[in-house]
Amino acid sequence: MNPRWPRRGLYLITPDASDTGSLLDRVAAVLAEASWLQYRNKAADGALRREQAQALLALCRERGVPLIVNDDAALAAEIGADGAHLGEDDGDVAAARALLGDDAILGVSCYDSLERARRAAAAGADYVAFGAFFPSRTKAATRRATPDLLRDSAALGLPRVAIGGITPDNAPALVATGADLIAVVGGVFDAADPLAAARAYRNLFDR
Ligand SMILES: Cc1ncc(COP(=O)(O)OP(=O)(O)O)c(N)n1
Ligand SMILES: Cc1ncsc1CCOP(=O)(O)O
Ligand SMILES: [Mg+2]
Repeated sequence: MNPRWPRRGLYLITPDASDTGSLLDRVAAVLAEASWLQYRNKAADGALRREQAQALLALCRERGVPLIVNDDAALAAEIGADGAHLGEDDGDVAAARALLGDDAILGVSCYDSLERARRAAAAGADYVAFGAFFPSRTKAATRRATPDLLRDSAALGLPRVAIGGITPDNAPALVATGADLIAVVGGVFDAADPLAAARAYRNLFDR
């Protein structure tokens, strides 16, 4: 992972959106508060995913925020994004590293498993993500992470991401236990005031 990227803060994840213009407007309004942006759209076909990822990459370049593509290391490589996030069904971590190169941010979902985090680190992940910590309206997660995972994974020496139903109210305890990045969809994009919500997460970190 390129050392110029921050290693703490708000890790903003896009909501499923079919209209690219409106997605860009919603992201642009809050991007100043984000350390990283992930493009995630579970409802789009390949053509729309490429269009949206490219449009978000242009915005991220203007703002100096890295763009990480969910699920799809090949798309990340094709458009020259800054990284990819892989879950258990999204391909091999070492193969993604070989495709994307050493500079890329490569993240891996570890759910509720420290053992999976150890394996991800050994395979070349730049960060490990645990979750869901709380019930999420964005994704019905079957596995529940607990704060001890954040504590116990400190020895890996990688940024630890917490995800799943995280609000400005429940986030401080996770940061206190060791979360380096708080990954959020609904807590920002479903908020009555998305910018104020994004600021509330960002203010948990001194950058
Ligand atoms: C930062 C971060 N953590 C976890 C996930 C979830 O990945 P995955 O389990 O592959 O599920 P989907 O997001 O693909 O539905 C993530 N995307 N980002
Ligand atoms: C992708 C993902 N993986 C576990 S929970 C989740 C969704 C996170 O979204 P929200 O912040 O709205 O709960
Ligand atoms: Mg996935």
